[in-house]
Amino acid sequence: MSPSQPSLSPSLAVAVSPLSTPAAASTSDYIKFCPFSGLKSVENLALMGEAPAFLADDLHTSFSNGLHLKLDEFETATVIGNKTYVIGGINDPTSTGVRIFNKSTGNWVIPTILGTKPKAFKGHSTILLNKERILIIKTNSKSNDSIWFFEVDTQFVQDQTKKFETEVVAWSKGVIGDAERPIVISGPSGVGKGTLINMLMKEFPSMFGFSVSHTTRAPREKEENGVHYHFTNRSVMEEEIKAGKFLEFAAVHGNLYGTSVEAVEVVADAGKRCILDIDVQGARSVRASSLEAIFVFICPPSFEELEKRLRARGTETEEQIQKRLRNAKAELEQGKSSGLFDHILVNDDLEACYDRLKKILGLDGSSDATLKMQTEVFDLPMDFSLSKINEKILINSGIDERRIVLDLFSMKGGAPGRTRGLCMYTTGN
Ligand SMILES: Nc1nc2c(ncn2[C@@H]2O[C@H](COP(=O)(O)OP(=O)(O)O)[C@@H](O)[C@H]2O)c(=O)[nH]1
Ligand SMILES: Nc1ncnc2c1ncn2[C@@H]1O[C@H](COP(=O)(O)OP(=O)(O)O)[C@@H](O)[C@H]1O
Repeated sequence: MSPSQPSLSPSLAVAVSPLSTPAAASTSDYIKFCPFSGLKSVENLALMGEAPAFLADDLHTSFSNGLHLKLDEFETATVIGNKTYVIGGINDPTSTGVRIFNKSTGNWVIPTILGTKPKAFKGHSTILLNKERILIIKTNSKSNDSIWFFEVDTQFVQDQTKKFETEVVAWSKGVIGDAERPIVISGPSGVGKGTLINMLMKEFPSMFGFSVSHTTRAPREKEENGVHYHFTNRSVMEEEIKAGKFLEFAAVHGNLYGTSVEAVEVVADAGKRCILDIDVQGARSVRASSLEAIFVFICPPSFEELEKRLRARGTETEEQIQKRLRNAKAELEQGKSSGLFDHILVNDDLEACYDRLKKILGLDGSSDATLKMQTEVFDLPMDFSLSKINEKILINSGIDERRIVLDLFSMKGGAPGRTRGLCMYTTGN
């Protein structure tokens, strides 16, 4: 450990970042609660972009926003403007609880928490990235489950705050590596979306993962629950939509269809590129989300051919076929003219269309093995301090002289869903 790095127990850390707004942690906060001898001057810390963390001897901490707080052993507090976010649980190292002190009202608020939360902490440390996000690193964890973002003012959180009319915050798990952009495939019923997706999944099994949607329509003969769809009923799905479980949803051909946040997350967690087979309304919602997908619209060579394929598939009743054909006209118009789609492919000859799709996705003959991501998984220590230099977070372990670096340079995405593109590596000291 470098002598200039203060050693501290992260479970006792009060993270106060120089990136906070002026109303938040002031210089005096840093001085007041710095019990370390030999600490760099406040000016130097600010210059280096480091976020000092402090031990308060009796766990009573005061902030320049007027809050005097007795933090529990397993809690951290982060100040952003008028708000202080206390994360962790009273007498419980595994708690992922959150409470917010709002200086303007003088009240504590228990927020609505969206997103998949971390399973449990065995201690954690926080650092403020900017006014939108707090970075949380779990101690004593595996590197592939150690990085979490607590979003407090991202676009998603702002939208949900309006919807819920309460204080809303959202978790987003950090994912090491850069599984490439998800792919949204849309097009009318019977055009060949499922066929093309199956071909991709078969040729590149470790590269692509299918986002399994929820639907209220009845399963077809060969469809399996949890594989092709999560089959559900309308009242359950409506409740889950209200609870914020879905990234997007739409009524299509008289049924509800939707992509749950979890459906996309499981694919990202497996380090795979997510494929979504969704209708045009769903594509529009995803476009407005943080998913940063590539949007592909599949067209039939003619309306007659579409009808022929739909009938030949033999999965729908005549009434359903008629409904799907009626809807196809509107879908084709919207798909071709909306500017929503990055690519429009005509599925005439199947092999030719599949080749064009692969080209769009940058799969020009590379083998699956070479496309697999390589990410080393290692253990994070029990104790560390965090500091920030530009886009890099330094995780300084006082015990094994190791320094772990988290590079946020290529960070993208966020709630709902994962925060991708992170890079984490170890260096000697
Ligand atoms: N918005 C949205 N549309 C979906 C979702 N899952 C499937 N769809 C769309 O719903 C439509 C009907 O799908 P399906 O009943 O499987 O019939 P198919 O189009 O004939 O394969 C298609 O346009 C799908 O792309 C979803 O999660 N969200
Ligand atoms: N290019 C093609 N030429 C002829 N038939 C096709 C082509 N692409 C798909 N099909 C067939 O058309 C039917 C509908 O395809 P499917 O993938 O189920 O469509 P979607 O998922 O878009 O509803 C299937 O029987 C499939 O085998």
